[in-house]
Amino acid sequence: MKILSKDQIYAADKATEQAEAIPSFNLMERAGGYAFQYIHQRLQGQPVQIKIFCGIGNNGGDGLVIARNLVENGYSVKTYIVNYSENRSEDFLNALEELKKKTTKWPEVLKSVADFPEIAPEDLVVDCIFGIGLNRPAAVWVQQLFRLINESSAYTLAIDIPSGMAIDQIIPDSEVVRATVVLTFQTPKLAFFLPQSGKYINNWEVLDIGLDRNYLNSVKTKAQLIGKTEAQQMYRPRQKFSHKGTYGHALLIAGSYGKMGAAVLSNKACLSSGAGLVTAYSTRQGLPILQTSIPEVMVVTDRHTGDFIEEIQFDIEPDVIGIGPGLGTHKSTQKAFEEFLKVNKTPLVLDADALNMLSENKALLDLLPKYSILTPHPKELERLIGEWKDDFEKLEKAEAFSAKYDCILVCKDAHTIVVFEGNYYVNTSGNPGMATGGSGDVLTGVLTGLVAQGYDPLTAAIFGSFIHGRAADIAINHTGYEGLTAGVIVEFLGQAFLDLFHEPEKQPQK
Ligand SMILES: NC(=O)C1=CN([C@@H]2O[C@H](COP(=O)(O)OP(=O)(O)OC[C@H]3O[C@@H](n4cnc5c(N)ncnc54)[C@H](O)[C@@H]3O)[C@@H](O)[C@H]2O)[C@H](O)CC1
Ligand SMILES: [K+]
Repeated sequence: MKILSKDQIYAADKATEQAEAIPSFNLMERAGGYAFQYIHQRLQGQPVQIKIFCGIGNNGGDGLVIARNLVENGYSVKTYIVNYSENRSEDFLNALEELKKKTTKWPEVLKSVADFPEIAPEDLVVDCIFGIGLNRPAAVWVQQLFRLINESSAYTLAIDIPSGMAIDQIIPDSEVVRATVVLTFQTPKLAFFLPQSGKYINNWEVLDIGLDRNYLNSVKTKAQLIGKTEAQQMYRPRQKFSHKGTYGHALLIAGSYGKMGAAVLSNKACLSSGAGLVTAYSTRQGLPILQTSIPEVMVVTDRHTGDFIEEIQFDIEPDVIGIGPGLGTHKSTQKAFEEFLKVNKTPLVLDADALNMLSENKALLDLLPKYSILTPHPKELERLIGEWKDDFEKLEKAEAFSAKYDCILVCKDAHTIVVFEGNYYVNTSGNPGMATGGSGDVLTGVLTGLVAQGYDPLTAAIFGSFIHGRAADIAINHTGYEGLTAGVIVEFLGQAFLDLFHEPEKQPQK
C-alpha cells in the first residue's frame, strides 16, 4: 500500500476535485460522512456522550460534518471549536454553516484552559483539532487540551492523524493526543510507523474516501507499507522439477565461544526459509554443537582451534554468504573479516558483529559487494550512520548511507523499514514478543536463505522481514508474547509461508 506524503495528499484532493468536477467541500462532506458512518456502525444509537473537538482548518471542518451527521441521527453531541487561530479555512466555514442549519446547540468556542469542559472516562472523544496541516508546536493551552483528553482515559477517535502529531516531522517535547483508534483518510501516514510518533497510536484504520484512482495508481511514493498482499506478490513458488541445487547454497559465518546459539539459530532459519543447501562456517569448537543440533547443515571450520574465528577460508562456492551472528569482535576475527572482504565476490547479508566491525573500520564498507544487505538494530544503525535528531532524520541518513555504499539497509524496529534507492518499505508484521535474544539471528538466516533461492536482494530483504514477523505473529497464538523465543520463530517460518495464501487479507494493524 502506498504511503503518500503531505504534498501528495493535497495533490490527490485537487486531482479528485478536477476529475469529478466537484468543489472541495464535497470531499470534506464525503470524508466526514464516512467517518460518521464508521462511528454510527459501532455505536448503533447507544446513548454515549460524544465530545467533538474541532480546530479551525479542514480537520476541524471534518469534525463539524461528523457532528452534523451525528445530530441528525439523534446522538448526544457536544461540539467545541478550539480557537487556536482566527484564520478559519473556507470549508470549515461551510461546514459550520451547514451544522448551524441543523441544530440550535452551536459549538462552544474554547480560547483558553478556563473554557475546557470536563471529559468523563465514558465519553467518546473525537479529535479533529489538527490534521495533516500541523507544521509547528501547538500553543501551550492547546497542548493542555491534548493532555486533558489523554488523562481522561476516554475512548479517543482521532480523525486522519492524532492532533499534535505532524505527518513529516517530529515536533520535539510536544504533547500529542493518544488515540485509541486513528481513522485515517485514504492512505496510512509514515509517522504512524516510526517509534517517536507511532507510540501515540494504539490502532489505526484506513477510510477510503474515494480519492481519484488515476492519481493514486500513478503517483510514485517514497514509502510503501508491506502487508500480506505485497508479500504474496513477491513469493516465488517452488517448481515441480526442481532439486536442491535449484534453491541455492548458503554459507553462514557465525558463532564464537559462548555464542554458538546464534550460529545454530541463523543456520536453522536459513534452512527453514527454503535454501537448497546450507553450510555453517564456525570455530572448531562449534563443530559438535552444530552437527548435533542441525544434522541437515554441513559444517566447515576454521583450521585454528581458538574461541573465535581467526581465518575465513573455505573451498565451496556458495551463492550467498550471511555473516555476523555471534562472531564477536575479537582482533583476530576483525582481521579475518577484513581479509575475507578483500577477496569476497559473493553476495552478502551482514548482521550483528559484522556490522560492528564495519562501524569500527568504515573503510571496510567500500569492500562490500553491490547490493549487500545490512540488518542493523537501532544501536547498530547509529554506529553505522551516526546519531540522528529524530526518526525522520534517521531515515534520511539511512537513505544517504544506502546510496553511498549501494547497499540495502534493513532498519530493524517495531516496524522494520527497508531502505534502498530512496525508497522506504515499511513492514507491518511482527510483535513485541520478538524483542528477545536471537530473533535478529533468525532474520539473518531467513534473508540469506531467500537470496540463496534466487530472490533478488531487495525482495529478499522486504519479503524476508515480512515472513520473519509473520512467523512470530502466528507463533504468539501458541506462546504469548513473553513465551516467544527465537527458536520458536524458526519453527513457525513454514506456517508463515503457508499463511501467505490461506487467510483472507486483514488490514495490517499496529
Ligand atoms: N484527502 C484528504 O485526506 C482530505 C482531508 N481533509 C482533511 O483536511 C485536513 C487537513 O486540513 P488543513 O486545513 O490543511 O490543516 P489542519 O486542519 O490540520 O490545520 C489547520 C491549519 O492550522 C495551521 N497550523 C498548523 N500548525 C499550527 C499550529 N501549531 N498552531 C496554529 N496553527 C497551525 C495551518 O495553517 C493549517 O492549515 C486533513 O487532515 C483531513 O482531516 C479534507 O477534509 C478532505 C480531504
Ligand atoms: K485529528
